[in-house]
Amino acid sequence: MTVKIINPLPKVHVAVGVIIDRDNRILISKRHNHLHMGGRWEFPGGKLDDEEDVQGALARELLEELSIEVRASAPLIVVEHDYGEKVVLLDVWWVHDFAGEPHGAEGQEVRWVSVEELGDYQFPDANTPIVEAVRKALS
Ligand SMILES: Nc1nc2c([nH]c(=O)n2[C@H]2C[C@H](O)[C@@H](COP(=O)(O)OP(=O)(O)OP(=O)(O)O)O2)c(=O)[nH]1
Ligand SMILES: [Mg+2]
Repeated sequence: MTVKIINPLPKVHVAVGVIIDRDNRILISKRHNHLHMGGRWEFPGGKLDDEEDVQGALARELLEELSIEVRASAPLIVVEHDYGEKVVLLDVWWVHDFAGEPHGAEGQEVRWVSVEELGDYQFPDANTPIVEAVRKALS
């Protein structure tokens, strides 16, 4: 008898932006306490809506969360991570041009940090390869 184990957890597809300014500072924001991974710092973004593509979700989420309009983006890394209660697929993009002044439009704290300062913040476990890729690209 062959037993095939199928992971019953749905995969959550998330568009994530690593927003970078002219001085190579990166924008991070703090997740509200009531959310999954609450209290940790993140790169802004969120789940794709039905029938939305990654670029569309990235633009929508950064407008909703930070009130900026994405002008230019480029792929950085794709990370799949199993949290046990859910599996996330983080589709991570550099955002190197945008219109507007980013602020925490949903009441969340946001900060511009240097690549050296990234290590001072606690990110969700899935973010380890993202932070590593950012460090590698900017060092
Ligand atoms: N945006 C973002 N999500 C991350 C990061 N790292 C990480 O594990 N995640 C996880 C946390 C969540 O389970 C999921 C993203 O969900 P989200 O809460 O941002 O989604 P959303 O903005 O669409 O929120 P909502 O409207 O459903 O409340 O991905 C990250 O750096 N940025
Ligand atoms: Mg979000």
